[in-house]
Amino acid sequence: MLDEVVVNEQSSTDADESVPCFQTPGPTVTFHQIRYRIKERLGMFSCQWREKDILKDVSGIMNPGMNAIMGPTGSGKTSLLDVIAGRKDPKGLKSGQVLVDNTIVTSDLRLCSAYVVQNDILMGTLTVRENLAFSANLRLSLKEYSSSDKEMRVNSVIQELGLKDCADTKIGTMFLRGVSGGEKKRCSIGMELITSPSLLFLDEPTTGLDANTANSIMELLQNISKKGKTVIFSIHQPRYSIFRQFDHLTLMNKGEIIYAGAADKAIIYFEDLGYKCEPFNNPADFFLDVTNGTIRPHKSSNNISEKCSSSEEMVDNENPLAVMYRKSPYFTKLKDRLTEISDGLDPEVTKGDKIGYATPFYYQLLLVSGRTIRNILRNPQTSYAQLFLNIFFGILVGLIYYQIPHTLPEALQNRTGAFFFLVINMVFGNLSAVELFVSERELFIHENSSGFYRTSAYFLSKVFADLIPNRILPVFIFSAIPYFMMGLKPEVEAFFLYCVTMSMVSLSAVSLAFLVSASVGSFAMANILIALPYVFMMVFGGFLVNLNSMLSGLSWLKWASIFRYGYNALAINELKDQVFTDNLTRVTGDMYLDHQEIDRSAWGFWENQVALAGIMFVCLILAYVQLCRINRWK
Ligand SMILES: Nc1ncnc2c1ncn2[C@@H]1O[C@H](COP(=O)(O)OP(=O)(O)OP(=O)(O)O)[C@@H](O)[C@H]1O
Repeated sequence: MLDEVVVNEQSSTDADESVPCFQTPGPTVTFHQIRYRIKERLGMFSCQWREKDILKDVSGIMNPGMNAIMGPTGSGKTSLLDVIAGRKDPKGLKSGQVLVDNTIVTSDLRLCSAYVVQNDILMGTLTVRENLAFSANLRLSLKEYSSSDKEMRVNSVIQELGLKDCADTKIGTMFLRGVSGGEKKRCSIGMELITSPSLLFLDEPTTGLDANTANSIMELLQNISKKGKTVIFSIHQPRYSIFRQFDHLTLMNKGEIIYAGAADKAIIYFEDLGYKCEPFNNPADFFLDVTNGTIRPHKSSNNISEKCSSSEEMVDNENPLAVMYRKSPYFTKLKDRLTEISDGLDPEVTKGDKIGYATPFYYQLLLVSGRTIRNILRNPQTSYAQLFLNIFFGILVGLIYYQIPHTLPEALQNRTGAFFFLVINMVFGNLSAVELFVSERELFIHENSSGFYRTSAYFLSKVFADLIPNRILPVFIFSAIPYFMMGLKPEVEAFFLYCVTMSMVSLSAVSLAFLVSASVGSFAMANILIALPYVFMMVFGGFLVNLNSMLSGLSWLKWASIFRYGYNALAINELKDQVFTDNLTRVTGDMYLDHQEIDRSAWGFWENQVALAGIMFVCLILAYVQLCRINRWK
């Protein structure tokens, strides 16, 4: 399905409302008096919170071209980028608004703009081409683009980004060496360029790359910007060859702007304030030294301390560089332009178009399921281990309980013991399911927030592509081996009901694992949280302790025990209507079931299946809710 790709060069501006907005030419982005506040807990266990402004009344204009946001670490460059791109939690936005081509945008902008995250988030088992095709298939409208159109688009992005040599190389995972860091970054950029966006955001695109690779990435961005696109990026400390590619520079310090204007005018601005850039110094290093206070202003009538001290109201703790910037002609000009834009806003048309997904639900489901299956096939260790474990335990159980006789006491003891053992294996054999959402959490958050697919499509794709091949098929293998080795009821119906019970036990255990997996962000937490209910359910399974003798306050827990339902169903299926003999005694299976207070009627059997199905559905629904609740904001 992934290969069923991509696209022509036609613009999609005339598409329906679900097509990404702000297509060529690049828009002008303006932001007005952005104040962004976060809440920090005072101590790990403290109930008190402290509020901190990480962006303080920040305003600016970014036109088509290369727009850099620079500043020392912690200065707020990523926060500013994220607020503009609609990636930061809107709850923290205390004032201000972002406009794209004079249209107020909300956080929905993230669904239609291109955002390249700092740590490349790609599917490691897919090749560069497959990743690009995945993006193209999901983010280009089905109505507008045919498969061959999309394929053309993928090829042209590969060509444009210089990815031809590694197009069919896998990205790489922890266990698989893949493309280089620079190629990965190019691929991440390509994932966004595939929609031919006119507005591109990048968070520190050169981080982790060597100087040459960083340079070539920035040249690539410059080429994109030369085509009229608006490229906005945060960057920490670029070398000179990179710096000189910037058209516009926004310098941040402690959440405030200390300079915003043409990049090549910044040195003159700071020299005017009394700072001197050494002849061979890199301007980017010079600006960071100025903001860090490493370089002091020279004594002159123009210098900053004099300007600040002569200014009327310099409040304590105010950043003198930010104060000076607000007094500069750059800021005055900016303010005038922003006022002009605000005055020209028509309140009736200030909200951007409603933004939706480019492809329908069924198509997203198909593509994400296809990718999941491809990922499983290319990374089959877990599936092989699961299969091997099932066969191994199947044979082991078969050998331990080999051809159980019909004579007492073995007949009953071994049968009930085997059932409990089988259920334990079925439940604990699914522990690996807790990794499902944890391992792909970052990828899911990025793709879902970028408008690749709906949460429901992703969730169902996991259910279909993981639950069925990984959790039902191996169960049949595991179930069949010991059934015949143990010599249980030689009836087709009994074998079928036994397999159904084992599958239901497996599915409900996996669903619980899915719920835990969707609720936490780390393997360690997931393992702790899944072990707890499994062990409790085992204790309340009815085999290890007599449930009738328990404290009434605790015995209700038996109603939530997968073990109890699985064990009861297996026991009814096998023991009902069977006769077991000793030299002198004759015991029927029905007598044993009655003694254990297990309802052996037809409904008695099926109510266990219904209960297991209930646990499965409740857990799956809650897992979906948890996926929807995952914090997608940065
Ligand atoms: N969601 C958040 N919760 C708590 N603190 C936050 C949050 N977002 C940002 N901050 C804080 O705001 C400040 C600015 O962060 P930001 O990531 O924007 O800085 P930066 O300039 O991009 O730094 P770096 O170059 O190190 O990435 C930092 O002190 C950071 O800890």
